[in-house]
Amino acid sequence: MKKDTSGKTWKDSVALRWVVLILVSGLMFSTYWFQDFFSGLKGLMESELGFTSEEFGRLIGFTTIANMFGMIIVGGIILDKWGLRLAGLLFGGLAAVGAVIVALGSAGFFGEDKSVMLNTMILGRIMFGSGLEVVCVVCTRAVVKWFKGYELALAMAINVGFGRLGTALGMALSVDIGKGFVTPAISFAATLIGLTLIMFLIYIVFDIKLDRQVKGQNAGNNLEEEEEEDFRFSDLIKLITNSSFLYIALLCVTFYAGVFPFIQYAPDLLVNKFGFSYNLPEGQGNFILFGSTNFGNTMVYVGLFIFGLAFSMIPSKRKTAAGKMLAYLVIFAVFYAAIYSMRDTLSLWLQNGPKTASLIPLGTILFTPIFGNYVDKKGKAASLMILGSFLLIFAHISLSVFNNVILGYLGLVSLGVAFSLVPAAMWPSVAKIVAEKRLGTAYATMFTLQNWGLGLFFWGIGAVLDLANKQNLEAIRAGEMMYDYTIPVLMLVVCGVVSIFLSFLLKKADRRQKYGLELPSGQKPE
Ligand SMILES: NCCCC[C@H](N)C(=O)NCC(=O)O
Repeated sequence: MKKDTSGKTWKDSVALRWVVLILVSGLMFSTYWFQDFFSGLKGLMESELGFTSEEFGRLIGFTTIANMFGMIIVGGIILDKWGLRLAGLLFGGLAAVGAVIVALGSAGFFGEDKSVMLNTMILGRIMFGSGLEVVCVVCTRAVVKWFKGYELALAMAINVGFGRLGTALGMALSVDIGKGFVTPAISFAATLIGLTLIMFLIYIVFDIKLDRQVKGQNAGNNLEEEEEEDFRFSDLIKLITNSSFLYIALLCVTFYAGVFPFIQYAPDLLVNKFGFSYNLPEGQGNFILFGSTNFGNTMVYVGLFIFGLAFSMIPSKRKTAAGKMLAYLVIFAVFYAAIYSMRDTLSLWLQNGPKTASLIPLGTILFTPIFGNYVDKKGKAASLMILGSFLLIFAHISLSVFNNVILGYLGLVSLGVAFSLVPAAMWPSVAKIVAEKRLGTAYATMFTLQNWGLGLFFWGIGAVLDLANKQNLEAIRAGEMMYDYTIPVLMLVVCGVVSIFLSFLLKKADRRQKYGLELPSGQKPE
């Protein structure tokens, strides 16, 4: 093979870096989709498969079980030893096989008895869950490998954005994809993981090439290869005895326990409490997927919007003030026209439980980078975590205690803002508290603890829902009554209260330990 003597590697090419980002983010998209798409199918699982709310909760709760008992740490060790290519294939493959087992289980392939179906689906979800979190770590490592020294923060935000898009589309579209049945929706979600695994295989070709180029460069310059730090248990001990880390790790448990599990039940809550629908009226509202007279218009708007956005991103030095103004006007006008022309569809969507609930993860794609930018420029990370926890409390109170649909919408919006605010402030703060060489261990530890909170509440909300409605379960199944969600959602207020307490402790500990969480990025306390 001809030797490259230019001194450049593939990661020095902007185009190749972004191709890599898309290839890697595919797995984020599909695994987040598979993690969260059941939320749109809860009603169908009850009517078609006969699952109770507790069984639904058990099914999603068991996804976290292997991670609670150290799978993320094992995955991290394998990632360190075998590298990200093999680790990605192994854990992506595990997630894919698990997803296929869930689909087969739901189709009655292993037996048509309800308990056989439930248990085989649980087995599949356990396998899927064992792959899911390590896949996230592998994808993040790959993004760091290609973007360090370039647009790293933006690339990381886009990578998580793909995950959130997977969550949103999985929630919003699974009922339509299943066309009234659970198995087709699960098979579709499992196929997505398979397809994105093929994207990862293509990524591996790029990764091998980059490694060869870097090796060649290092040999040419007589440089040692950069050694990555392996996982060490002594690092773990150092981390959990650091009070700032302990508070932020516990905050990660309580905050996410108040958000991710809620999202799994949000469509069902909207249907039962506020009278939203699970299905759109026949043939209406699905213009994006299935084409209608609106489809052409939408594409024109999307095209113009991207044009305006791309123009506004050209560095300001290269364009005049009038040009800039024009670009913003184009974006605003297109946005307005798009919303106006889709008003009928949008009003149908806003009466549909899964589609309305999917706006929560969708909104975070836009708001997390905006808040991230604020944290970078102005700091105030610990204070923003306090604000996010407060919004979480407001959201859960307005969605549980009151029966007012406007308050319900306000609750969803404040949950969306909190879900953007806290991650935007939390993850960069971990990088300030923990030395770079221990970051891998820090994230693995936080995700492991986080999975305990998730598992408990994924299952707990369903179990408490059945318990709180014990007297009426027959009537609810017969479609004569609706679930009362007050107690299961009110329970989540506790997560918000503990989160506020922990964020105050974090702010206080930061004043003592001087990590500069309240300062802009790059600024150190005196
Ligand atoms: N439903 C996605 C599960 C992955 C969760 C992951 N441990 C995490 O917390 N990622 C950060 C985030 O804000 O999504």
